[in-house]
Amino acid sequence: MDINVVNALTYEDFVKLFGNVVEKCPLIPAAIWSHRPFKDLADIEAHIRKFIHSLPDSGKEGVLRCHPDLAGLDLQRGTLTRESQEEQSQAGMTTLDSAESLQMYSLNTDYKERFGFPFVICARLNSKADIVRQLSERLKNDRAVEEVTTLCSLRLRNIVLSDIQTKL
Ligand SMILES: NC(=O)N[C@H]1NC(=O)NC1=O
Repeated sequence: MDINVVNALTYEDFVKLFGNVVEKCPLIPAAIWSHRPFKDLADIEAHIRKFIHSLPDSGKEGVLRCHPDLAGLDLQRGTLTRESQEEQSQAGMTTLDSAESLQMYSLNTDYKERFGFPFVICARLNSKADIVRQLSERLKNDRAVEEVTTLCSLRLRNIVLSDIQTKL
């Protein structure tokens, strides 16, 4: 998808196309649309990153709270967004055995109790073992917002670098 096509989108179409590059946060693409024309994909990513980092802590936490747990209730109920479903299945979250499910449930619960928002990690860049290890480690030392921007970059690339504009 050419950057000129992106720059020509109305805000309605821009939000339709990029509305879930940050999970359940269409406000973010709606906000950065006003920075057109974008130079390239990296420029869009930079604006999204800048917007998220400019939020007060409560806003950053809100963005994190829009993310479903990994191997959590939404996955079990089949109510994940398409993007999240793909990411979670790529990391093996859809095929956990009962011991692994229990371990994820327990770690996710501890994490939410400690921080007040869910554990967020880019599932496409991490294996099942990595996720469990990092979830245990980050219970001590958090770097959640950085993961949102990594997730967002991969989702954006999926849309812009493929020519399939099914959302428009
Ligand atoms: N909790 C969490 O990390 N969820 C996200 N991670 C990911 O790759 N997709 C998601 O929905």
